[in-house]
Parts: sequence; structure tokens; C-alpha cells
Amino acid sequence: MSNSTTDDSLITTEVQADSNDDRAAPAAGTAVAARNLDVFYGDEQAIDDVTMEIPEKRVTALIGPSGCGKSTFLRCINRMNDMIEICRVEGDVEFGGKNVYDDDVDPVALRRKIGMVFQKPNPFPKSIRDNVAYGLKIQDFDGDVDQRVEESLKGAALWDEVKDQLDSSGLELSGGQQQRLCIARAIAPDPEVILMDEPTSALDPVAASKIEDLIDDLAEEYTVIIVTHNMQQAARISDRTAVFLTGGELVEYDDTAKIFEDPEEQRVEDYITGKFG
Ligand SMILES: Nc1ncnc2c1ncn2[C@@H]1O[C@H](COP(=O)(O)OP(=O)(O)OP(=O)(O)O)[C@@H](O)[C@H]1O
Repeated sequence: MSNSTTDDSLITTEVQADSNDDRAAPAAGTAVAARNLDVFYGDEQAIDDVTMEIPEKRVTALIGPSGCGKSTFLRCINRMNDMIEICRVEGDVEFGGKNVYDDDVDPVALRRKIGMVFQKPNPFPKSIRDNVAYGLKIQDFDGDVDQRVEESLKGAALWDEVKDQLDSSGLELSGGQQQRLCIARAIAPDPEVILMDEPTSALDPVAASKIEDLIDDLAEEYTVIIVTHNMQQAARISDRTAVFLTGGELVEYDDTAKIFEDPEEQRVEDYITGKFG
């Protein structure tokens, strides 16, 4: 695991800066690690004994056919599955040297460190400024809110388009702009990890392409973990790719080039060449 955080820091410390990060070089450390993770919905098993280490400040793509457990795995990382009553998680998800399922972890504090962006842009019916500032208010942020809003909108490549209309409703933006607003909202609390569940699938190709470019930029500062159905997208934007297959099995996990050019597993080759799924 990375040494950048300790147990207590899950709740208290800021993101560690690493301005010299070079994505061609090996990652500095592990951001998130699943260890023997099993997830059940009632009697149905959705994730089956998954162990994987996700590198920090890289883009990791989770791919696989519908229903193989990609979203379930993603939601385990910041305990969004807690909201689903019949969901049961066994095994560990380590973040900052700590199992996020330990009794003393505060899920709300965890979600500030591990933000999330969903398939459908879901801005609140509030102003652009208030959408971005939302997470700051919850955490009693005592810095300059307007400055953080501006930084977050710049970080989400939206500032230039909205800087003169910060008091307009977030719902008045286009779909692609709304998704970038949601990304700004996710990065405002200064997370370490951003989870993205098919963030471009509801967008037109131009808007989707802007988000892809943005993901590339975000990986300079954050660890990005993205579920995508779009294999070209995974190949374009990710450094590492994890292939899940039916039953929640992690079949292969490697550098993205290796997965797409020379996978070890026949089942993975069949999947990425479109023989099934
Ligand atoms: N809230 C839920 N309640 C019950 N079962 C669920 C729930 N969410 C997911 N499942 C089941 O868990 C399994 C994995 O679902 P999940 O959505 O994680 O897969 P996925 O790979 O993300 O699928 P997709 O690509 O279609 O979004 C499926 O069998 C699904 O029916």
C-alpha cells in the first residue's frame, strides 16, 4: 500500500501532491486493494473472491459483460453498496492502509476521499456554484469556497464555459456539461480516488470525447477507476484493465495493452474480440 496515508488520515488528511507523476513510469503505490472480496445480494453471489491492487494516479478500467459485477465492485470501494439492504460484503477493501469495512470507518468521510460519478449526469436542482460547493458545505470546509469552486470547475474543464453563469441552475447545462459539473462536484472535496460508472454512455460522441480527455488529465492528480462497456474507450484511456466475467470472477487484470493485444486467457480474448458478451 502507499505510505501517503495512515489509518487516521482516512478521515483527516489531504491528498498527497505528486506533481512529477509520469504515467509512463510505474505507479508510485497502490491506491486501493481488494483482498478476497465476495459480494452477495441475498443468496446470489455478484463478486467471487476478487483480489486486485489498483495503482494510484492511473486510470484502471473494469470491463466485462452485463451483470458480471463491475458496478458492484466499484460501489464496494466507497461503500455505496451499504445503501442496498440485501447486499453483503465479505473480505477487505484496503484504502489508506485500512479496510474500509472496519467498524470505525465513517462512510461519509470515506466518500469524500473516494468520490463517484454516475452514468447519468445527476446535478442537483441548484446553481452551478452550489452544485460544486455541496460537498464542501457538508464537510465544514473552512477555506475559500469560491476559490475551490473555481479550481474544481477548472479541474473539470468546465470553468471557461460557465464562469459567467455560476448562479444559473446546473440543470440548464447540456448533458456533457452536466457530467463535467458532476466531476467538478466530485473533485471539490479533494478526493484521492474518483470512481466512474459508465460516465460517457449517456452522452453524444463529442461530449464523451471531452470526458475522455478530462479523465486523462484527472489521472495526473487522482486515481481513476472506471466501469465501461466500451472496449475502445477502455483501450484508449486506461493504463490497467480488469476483465470480469459472469459470476463476478476477475478473470484477468493487467496493463491495458497486454489485455487488448495479448491476453493470457482464451475467455478474455473471446470477450474482447466480440465472441460473446
Ligand atoms: N441492487 C441489487 N439487488 C439485487 N441484485 C443486484 C443488485 N445490483 C446488482 N445485482 C445483481 O448483481 C449482479 C452484478 O450486477 P452489476 O450491476 O454489478 O453488474 P455489471 O457488470 O455492472 O452490469 P452492467 O454492465 O449491466 O451494468 C447481477 O446479477 C445483478 O442482477
